[in-house]
Amino acid sequence: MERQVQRLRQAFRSGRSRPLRFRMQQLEALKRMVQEREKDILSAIAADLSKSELNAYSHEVITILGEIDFMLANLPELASAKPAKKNLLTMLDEAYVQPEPLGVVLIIGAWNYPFVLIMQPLVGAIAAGNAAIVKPSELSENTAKILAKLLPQYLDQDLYSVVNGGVSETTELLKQRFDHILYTGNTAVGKIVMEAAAKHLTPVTLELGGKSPCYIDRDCDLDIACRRITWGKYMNCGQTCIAPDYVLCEASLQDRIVQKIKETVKDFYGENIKESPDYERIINLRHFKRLQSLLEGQKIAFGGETDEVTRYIAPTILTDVDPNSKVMQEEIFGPILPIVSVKNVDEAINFINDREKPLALYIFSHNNKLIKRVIDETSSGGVTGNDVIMHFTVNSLPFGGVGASGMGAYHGKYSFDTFSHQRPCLLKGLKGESVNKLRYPPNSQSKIGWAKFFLLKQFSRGGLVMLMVACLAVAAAMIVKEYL
Ligand SMILES: NC(=O)C1=CN([C@@H]2O[C@H](COP(=O)(O)OP(=O)(O)OC[C@H]3O[C@@H](n4cnc5c(N)ncnc54)[C@H](O)[C@@H]3O)[C@@H](O)[C@H]2O)C=CC1
Ligand SMILES: CCCCCC(=O)O
Repeated sequence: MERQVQRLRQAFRSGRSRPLRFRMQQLEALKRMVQEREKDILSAIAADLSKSELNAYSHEVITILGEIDFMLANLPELASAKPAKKNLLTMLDEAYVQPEPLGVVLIIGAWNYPFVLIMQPLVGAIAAGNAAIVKPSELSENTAKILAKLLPQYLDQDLYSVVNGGVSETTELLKQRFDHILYTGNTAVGKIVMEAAAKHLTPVTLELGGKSPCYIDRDCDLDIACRRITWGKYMNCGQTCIAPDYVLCEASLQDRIVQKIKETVKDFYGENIKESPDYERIINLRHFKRLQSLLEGQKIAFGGETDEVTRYIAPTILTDVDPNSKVMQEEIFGPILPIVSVKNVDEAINFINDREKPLALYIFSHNNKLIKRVIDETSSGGVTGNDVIMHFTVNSLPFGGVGASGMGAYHGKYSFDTFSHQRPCLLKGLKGESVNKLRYPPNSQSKIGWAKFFLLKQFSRGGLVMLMVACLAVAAAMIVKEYL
């Protein structure tokens, strides 16, 4: 591992990853890879998640093509130096912020969207001019294999490499020094990553998980709410980090919600859900059994059927759920939707604030003021009002967690910023040495007075001209007075 990281560091030191043209070429190559090898990529994702290739495309590939296109269109601007506002003392100098690459970065992906969760951060790392090691999840082994096969065929092999493996390989990697680590996965491992990074003072972006609440106000379009919740909850068999984890609503709404979700499930997946090409399966037996255990002792209002052989769990709704029951103590990450009743929005806000900050928060209501109030009085990684998941698809919005659900963010410009150092640059002129006497010893009260004037006043260039005109007018008046 050490040699591999050193090799990338030498390649980074060569400066080859920094020129804009090179970065654009690598991003264009990545886009070519996705387009030319789409079939291989789709079948790998499909195999890992028992997913149709159509869903593999719409859940993952389309996101990556969009991200690459964004970067190709915006990279010249993102990578350019940004002029900075100056004070009087530096008004005649050049001040700007220069984004620069961090160096060699590590990207660790999770299994549930195995292509997106490696490729989206990688696009940002390349765009920002870094070298990168990617470590796909071993649980989505087909996607891990295809990434290890394809990336070296399209990208510069000295600057970008794939390390496959599980806990031991990842642990070895985490002993190396990186200039940034972006980790996607569960919170417990997020702490391991952060601890390892701390040894090298490596900054981290942690894309973690959590229980994303979904508050359904009694004054909402319940048909739309239930249709959108059904889509976001049961997509990928519930294995989505920003899926609505549980519903909060007044008890009187519960039965209608169950009925409407039930109808929508039939609408989406047909009479025989098991046969639907749009309904996935649980990733492995460990997660299957974990989810099965969450059903114990619960009131199953809909679904609940399981099949261990195919790791099938039906779209399931639990009602009158006790907030202290197991299903409410851990991130579900599966097709089980508990409904917890609350008296009103105040109680919902308190319920949310009594728990760890979630990755996402959803509110369904006709009352925009109520939505804004819930946003203002709670915290979460991100929010979508009157829908679920969709904030993930807007790459002008930073995507990330807060508190136990993560730190840092990426997507679009935010990926570029995450993998860049914003370097402040000031190029001083050689004129104005007389003014510099203000900062040279010996110090004095009057020097401090002038320093406050020069440093604390923020002038635009126009403001400076006005000031100089005023000074000249005063000087002229003094001269005229002198000789009259
Ligand atoms: N915030 C986000 O964007 C996303 C967050 N997630 C979260 O990820 C979790 C599901 O993913 P996981 O089951 O954790 O995925 P996982 O089992 O694939 O682990 C994620 C990565 O961590 C590595 N890893 C696992 N255990 C490790 C250890 N002990 N030491 C070092 N590395 C280790 C794995 O090799 C893998 O590359 C959920 O909590 C979900 O909410 C999932 C997708 C997106
Ligand atoms: C819709 C795609 C979402 C990918 C990240 C997640 O697991 O939530």
